[in-house]
Amino acid sequence: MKLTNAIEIQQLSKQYKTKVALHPLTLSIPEGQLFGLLGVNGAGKTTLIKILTGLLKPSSGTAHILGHSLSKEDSAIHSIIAVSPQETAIAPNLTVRENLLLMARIHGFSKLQATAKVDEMIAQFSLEPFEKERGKTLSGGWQRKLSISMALILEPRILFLDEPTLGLDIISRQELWTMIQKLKGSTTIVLTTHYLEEAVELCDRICILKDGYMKAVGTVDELIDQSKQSTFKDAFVHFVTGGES
Ligand SMILES: Nc1ncnc2c1ncn2[C@@H]1O[C@H](COP(=O)(O)OP(=O)(O)OP(=O)(O)O)[C@@H](O)[C@H]1O
Repeated sequence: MKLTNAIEIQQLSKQYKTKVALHPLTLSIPEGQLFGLLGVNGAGKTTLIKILTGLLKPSSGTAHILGHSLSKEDSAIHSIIAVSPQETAIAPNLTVRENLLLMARIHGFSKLQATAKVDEMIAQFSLEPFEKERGKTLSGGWQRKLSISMALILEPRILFLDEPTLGLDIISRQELWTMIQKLKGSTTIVLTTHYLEEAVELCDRICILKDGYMKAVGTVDELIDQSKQSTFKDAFVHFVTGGES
């Protein structure tokens, strides 16, 4: 594991009119780590991701993405991050290959570079059987895989995955886990999920948020220890129902 921090957050907060969505939060995520954001509805996960990806301005505090200051160096940050949002962002009438090519071309790849990169993505994520299918005819799981592949075309150093397996069946979810696991170590990943088994399966470290407060952060085993519970599910329930770290 590399020692530099991919993300450094200092006293970051967000208030929407009267609603405090994020209380001052300080957190570091080392490069190469797969970091999970967990919490029940309204905990502040999406707000934090939106701030870190430049979609939302924080009310106070600072964050650095691979040393670049958020809000002051947005263009540098945009060239090193990618976001795969909850809603799959694919063109329904284009084929899998065409969706990938479009993404590469939009971002300035030459025809040759784009073809080579798309071939690489199709092979890496086993998209071959579907490469000629239109986006709208793919199953939810394959749409999500395509969406993540499109986010990876630019070789981001940090990838934000907002509930990547929401609504998928267990087989599709496991296929996506395999895809995400292939990225572990080389790409820093920040992932939000409501599925505890997903967090246990994938995450190196997990932050549990509740009502905009960070209640705990650590590995699965550390969180179980901190909570004095015997399973991760019980530890999670402990932290989101009032337990302190
Ligand atoms: N644009 C907004 N205006 C006002 N309040 C908002 C806005 N967006 C979010 N909130 C509130 O901020 C809080 C945190 O919301 P956020 O979407 O970040 O939570 P979340 O953890 O992502 O929830 P979920 O798991 O339901 O997606 C919630 O109480 C939400 O109602």
